[in-house]
Amino acid sequence: MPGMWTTADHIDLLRRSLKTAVPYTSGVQALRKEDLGLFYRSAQLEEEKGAARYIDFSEGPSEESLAQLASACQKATFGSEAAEGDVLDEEYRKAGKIDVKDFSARLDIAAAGILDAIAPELLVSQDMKGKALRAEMYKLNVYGPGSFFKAHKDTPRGDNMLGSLVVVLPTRHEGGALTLSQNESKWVFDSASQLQAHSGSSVVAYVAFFSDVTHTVEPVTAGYRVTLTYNLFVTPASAPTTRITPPPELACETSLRALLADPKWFPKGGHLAFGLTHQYPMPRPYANSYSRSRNQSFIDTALLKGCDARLRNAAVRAGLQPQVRLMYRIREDGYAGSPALIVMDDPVEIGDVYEEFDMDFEIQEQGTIFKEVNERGRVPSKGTDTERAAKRQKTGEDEAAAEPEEDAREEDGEPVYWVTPPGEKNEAESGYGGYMGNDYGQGFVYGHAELFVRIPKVGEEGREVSADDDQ
Ligand SMILES: O=C(O)CCC(=O)C(=O)O
Ligand SMILES: [Fe+2]
Repeated sequence: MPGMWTTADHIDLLRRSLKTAVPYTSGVQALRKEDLGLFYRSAQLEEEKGAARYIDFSEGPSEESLAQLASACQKATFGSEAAEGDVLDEEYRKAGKIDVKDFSARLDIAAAGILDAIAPELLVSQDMKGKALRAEMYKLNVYGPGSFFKAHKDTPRGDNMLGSLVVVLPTRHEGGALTLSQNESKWVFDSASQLQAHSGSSVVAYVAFFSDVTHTVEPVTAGYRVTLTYNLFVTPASAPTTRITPPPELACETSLRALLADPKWFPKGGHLAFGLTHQYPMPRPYANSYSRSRNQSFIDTALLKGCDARLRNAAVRAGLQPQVRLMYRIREDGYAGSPALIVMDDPVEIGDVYEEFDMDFEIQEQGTIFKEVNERGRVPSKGTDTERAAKRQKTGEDEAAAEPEEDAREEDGEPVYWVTPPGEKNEAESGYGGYMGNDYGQGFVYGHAELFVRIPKVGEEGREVSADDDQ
């Protein structure tokens, strides 16, 4: 335990924990040769309907057989919010596709061990004990020379959709790396070089990632890159699963416990809030098919992804009760009343409301108002947090010293400190180039969510402060 750590250090550790996790897992899986066969039929050539072709990937398929497979493909489309549907635009995505009804792959990713390999990396929430991954085959894609797919997210097809799996079949090709990006980090999965390193043995390369992570297929410069893609869902497991607590999660727990033990930190209680790193499937705002009982939390915490899940697990382990909520800022552009931060347990029910003003009113009616406080849970009596920090730096004072702080006034709303800033308004980004999916989602779009951790006040259950500290 770092004895000299300040409140700011602990808060910083929690903040950084949301930025450092890798949102994907990848590998190379050896298979039996006979499991690398693929039957397909051409969806568009009438005379070929009913007649299937077979291609064997185990011995390095010939250029000719791959070209034949490519010519059996249709042009791949993608989803555009601006167009409110699927569009074909080869400036954005140039690739061939075969729909699941028109091909049959011998590969069984569960039997091959691929699902078992990726599950622990994707099922991070401690509520995932008793949960398993279910993979639903989505498409076969062929990326010939000059093919690519620009930056996009994979459209959520249900609120329990967690990730995407791409299996790259063994063909010689160059280019076509999958790049993933989140916050300021970037990762590359280069299937061409991975397969090259194992040429001569029957293997596939695979990558599984949280599907809200932005990804890009770089142009293929030579050969054919053939992929099977799957959507990954969370389902109940048939047998209980175990999970080892990873060290970064333990570090978050330690910092939370240290903060809770300090009687000067949030003495009157309040909330720590985190703008989550991942985005989550939310019902389309105007989708009238959406119904959910009011007492059910909007996002099942078991469905939290990666670093978000880790943070939530740490809070639970520290004895706290984290909750996923949605944040709305209202009255930003000059309507009566000052801007306010409203938090909801459900997306606002907007019904027939179209005007921004009415929407703000609805949100205020349905939500809880919060008052922002500093990282110690207090309101500085003079100046803002930033001004005070600048002054401290100048005078060399430490954070706990000196200037008077007050507890937040109850009538201003519940005190909240944002450890990481919230996502903007709770809307999916829109516009061509803004929100792009791999197809157009009818029911769900990605939205930002926030994790709220309620801090009990000193003396309340769950808040044992250090005995040797003065108060
Ligand atoms: O082929 C890949 O690596 C990814 C393809 C992709 O992003 C998609 O089909 O949505
Ligand atoms: Fe994708």
